[in-house]
Amino acid sequence: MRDWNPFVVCVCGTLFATFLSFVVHTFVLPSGVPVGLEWTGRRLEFLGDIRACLREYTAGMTTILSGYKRFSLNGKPFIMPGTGFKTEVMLPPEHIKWVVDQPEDILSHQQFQAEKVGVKYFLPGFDLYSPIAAVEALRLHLTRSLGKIQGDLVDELRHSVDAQLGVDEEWKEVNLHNTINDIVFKTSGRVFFGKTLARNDKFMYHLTNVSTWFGAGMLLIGQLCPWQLRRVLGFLFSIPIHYHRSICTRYLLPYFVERLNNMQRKRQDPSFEYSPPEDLITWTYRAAFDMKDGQMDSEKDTVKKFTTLVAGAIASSTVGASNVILDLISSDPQENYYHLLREECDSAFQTGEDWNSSATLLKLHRLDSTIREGLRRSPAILRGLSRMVMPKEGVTLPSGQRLPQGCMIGFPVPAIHTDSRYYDEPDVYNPFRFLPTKSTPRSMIVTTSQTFLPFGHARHSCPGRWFASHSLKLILSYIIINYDIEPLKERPLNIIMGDIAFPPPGATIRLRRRERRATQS
Ligand code: HEM
Repeated sequence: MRDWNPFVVCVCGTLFATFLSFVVHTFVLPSGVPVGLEWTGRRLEFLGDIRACLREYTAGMTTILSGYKRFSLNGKPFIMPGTGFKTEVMLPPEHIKWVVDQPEDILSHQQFQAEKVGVKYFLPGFDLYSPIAAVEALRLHLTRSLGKIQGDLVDELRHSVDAQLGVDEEWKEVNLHNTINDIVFKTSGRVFFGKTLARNDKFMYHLTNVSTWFGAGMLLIGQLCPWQLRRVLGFLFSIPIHYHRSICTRYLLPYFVERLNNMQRKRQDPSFEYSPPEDLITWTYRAAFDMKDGQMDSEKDTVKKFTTLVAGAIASSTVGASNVILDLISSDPQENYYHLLREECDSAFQTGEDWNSSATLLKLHRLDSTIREGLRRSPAILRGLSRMVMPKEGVTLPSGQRLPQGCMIGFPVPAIHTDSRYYDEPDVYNPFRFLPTKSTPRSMIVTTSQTFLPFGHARHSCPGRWFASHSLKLILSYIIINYDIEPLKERPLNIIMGDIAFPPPGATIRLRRRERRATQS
């Protein structure tokens, strides 16, 4: 056997150990971790930080809920290990007001999203946060026009539900996600991009793929993949997103070009006879004309941003509606919730005019509360109101803890939603818990608060929630009035990956058309 020189072995061993420790500290250990804060989910073991992060791949909600019980209930922040070796400091709910009041240069929403959504890795060059006319259009025009567009929404809703769920009275089994996605796509699509594209199945296929790949990229690149590999894997994800989005652009671009040319001509020459359809394309250009800097994106860039926004909007509403249906049909049949809702919907929608009037939706107190309860129990994003610490010197929390620059902070939404200080019997499904009582005023789906966060809260809260609430109420009313759904013995558990939760894509439901006033209105 060859003799090893002990001195050389010692030197080589020391150099190797130093190199390994450098690699672990530089490339593997979570970054931006504040000192002096306790972790949840970390044990006293070799490479405890890394192993805590690794366990998050299968931990579901256990870690976040136990951290909340141990620390947040005592008003303390804690470190939440993250898949991808990124940690986030979870703050107690008492800090919400302080966080949402901080300006962007102290706690940045934008910088956090760029990292977490991971867009800069899988869509480099796509600036999610340059002024987006389509988002302005949501804020300025869509919400105000809900009454005017309701007739179109209902027309498309009837068309797609009847086609998807059938009008015969046989029981049939359908995949919940695909069915609801189809109905939401067509109903919202009518208002986003008009009837022709809303009924174009190829366009729907490619737009759905944009949201699927975007969502997968957000999850895998933004959250699950170790941050060291993001650039490489991000490039691979950009390929299908570019592909499907460029096909969507081909479908949408002629509408945008026609609309822009005619709307501009009308602005220059008021005698030119042209009245554009009232849809999100028209509102996007109205908002773009009014934007402060006067700079307009090219038609192609406008279409790309529009595509990303509507794909996300359809995906969020699909998840919301699917959760509401799963909760409802898995509830105790003795409680009769489905039939109580049907009673309310039957009485509100008596005539065709009722379907076209937004005043009818204000009568749906039980349904409003049921959707709100679904969002309380199954928020799609588990860590909300997230921000990144910006100042070089860091920031000091109201509790006195100092957080370094680059540190990520947020709030554990499902834990706040099941805190018995804010909700009676929080683990019980009670779809009518938000009905107004003598002592509590009515809280509607769209009302955000420090204890109800599915749409975020304050600045940056979801600007599409009025549209989401309006369209979900119509979709669910139409289904509840016209279909019996077989109850489920057990609620299929949502899938949790990173900080996103969604109903299992394979879940199915059985339903049949009711005999009575099915197509009455
Ligand atoms: C049930 C359905 C929906 C849910 C649960 C939902 C939830 C959310 C959440 C949690 C946020 C992030 C808030 C934050 O960062 O603090 C958000 C942002 C946003 N949502 Fe929704 N959303 C829904 C439907 C929609 C719809 C239908 C639209 C469009 C019509 C829409 C448009 C947007 C936009 C543009 C933003 C970004 C706002 C910003 O960063 O300033 N959402 N949504």
